[in-house]
Amino acid sequence: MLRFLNAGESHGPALTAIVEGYPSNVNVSSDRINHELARRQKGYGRGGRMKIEKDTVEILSGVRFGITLGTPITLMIKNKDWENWTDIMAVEGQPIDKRQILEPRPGHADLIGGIKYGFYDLRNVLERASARETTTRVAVGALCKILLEDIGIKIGSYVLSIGEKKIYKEEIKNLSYEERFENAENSEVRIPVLGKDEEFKEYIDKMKEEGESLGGVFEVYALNVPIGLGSYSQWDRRLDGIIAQAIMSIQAIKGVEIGEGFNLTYTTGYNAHDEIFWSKEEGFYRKTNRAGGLEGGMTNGMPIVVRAAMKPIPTLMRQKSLKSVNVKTKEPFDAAKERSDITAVPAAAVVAESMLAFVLAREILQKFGKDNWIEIKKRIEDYREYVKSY
Ligand SMILES: Cc1cc2nc3c(=O)[nH]c(=O)nc-3n(C[C@H](O)[C@H](O)[C@H](O)COP(=O)(O)O)c2cc1C
Ligand SMILES: C=C(O[C@@H]1CC(C(=O)O)=C[C@@H](OP(=O)(O)O)[C@H]1O)C(=O)O
Repeated sequence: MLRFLNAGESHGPALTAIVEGYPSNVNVSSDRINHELARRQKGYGRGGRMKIEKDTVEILSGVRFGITLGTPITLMIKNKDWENWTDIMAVEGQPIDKRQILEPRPGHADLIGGIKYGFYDLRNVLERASARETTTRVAVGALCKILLEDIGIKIGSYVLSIGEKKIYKEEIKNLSYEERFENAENSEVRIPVLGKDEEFKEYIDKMKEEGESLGGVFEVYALNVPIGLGSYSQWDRRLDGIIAQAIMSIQAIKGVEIGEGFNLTYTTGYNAHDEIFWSKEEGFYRKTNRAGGLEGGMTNGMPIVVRAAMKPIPTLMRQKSLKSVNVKTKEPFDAAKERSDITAVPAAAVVAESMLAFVLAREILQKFGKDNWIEIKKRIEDYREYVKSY
């Protein structure tokens, strides 16, 4: 089964991932991975750290002359910022007392991680809990996108709202997913319509002045996905559940919807489902996609559409900030004002693309074979023919 583990601290020397179960005979390149890493770093409203890092991947195993070997692929991305943290992040030596973090930030893993793993220096927690880790998720996602694109599956995302600024349904209803994606790629806030960037940016600037932060909503989609990935046969094989978990696992994501999601509750059954049609040319088809491409825990051939809600970034710059308590002295304090993003919704959307790519690549390999991509691809082509003639 395709799987990956990643490792690394936010300010440690490097982040790594080992990908296992990726088939042989796939053309991969670090350029393609770097393209995705650069997309994750963009987005108006990010803080000082993104000015320091310029993420690029080194492929350490599993690839020769640009072709995968079917063996574990190791990916590494160095943290440039590490050079500024070598004494604090040292693997050996004595801790530097004055640099310990004893003040847990609300909205972060700090306090709970400290209690759970038995530390007072909360840096031991925040280094790994940080979303810096998502860099490797995007690198792995890029490998998965290479597979998916080779069989015509396209994954993309765009931002629907940041704080109270939002894109209305009517503004995008006549745009194809490709058009929405193209617009988002040309937008500094990754929104799917042109001409609204300034409005969003001014709002983010205003919140920055106030020392505030923002969350938002983004949509991720996958097009041309074959029918029948996932299964209704067991709870943990239902693909809607698997996708929700994968996207919910991204830091600061607090809600996931598939298709019309919560909106379905405001309508009646007759208006909530996607009627089935058949024609000689197309076979079975739908005119609507309220289910977001998933029925009975399986893909139904329509675009997979997932929406996710990101909470506002917890670290704030405002004077009167969130209250917290020092873990040693038990004195109250106003939470730390550190370097931080104001919003990272555009970046989170790119991470979510990667998680969806990983889940779909894993399902494809599960259904069509695991070893040699040339064989697997052939089986997928045959299956697509079968589905057309069903
Ligand atoms: C791409 C990205 C960037 C983030 N940047 C920051 C940041 O600069 N400052 C911050 O306080 N939280 C940031 N977060 C959010 C925290 O990582 C997250 O809230 C924290 O780890 C707690 O996890 P939870 O919100 O899932 O409970 C970011 C999240 C993502 C996905
Ligand atoms: C480093 C990244 O995001 C970081 C995620 C993050 C957090 O607490 O999650 C906090 C900030 O890091 P730092 O404390 O070093 O300024 C963000 O910049 C990244 O996305 O590559």
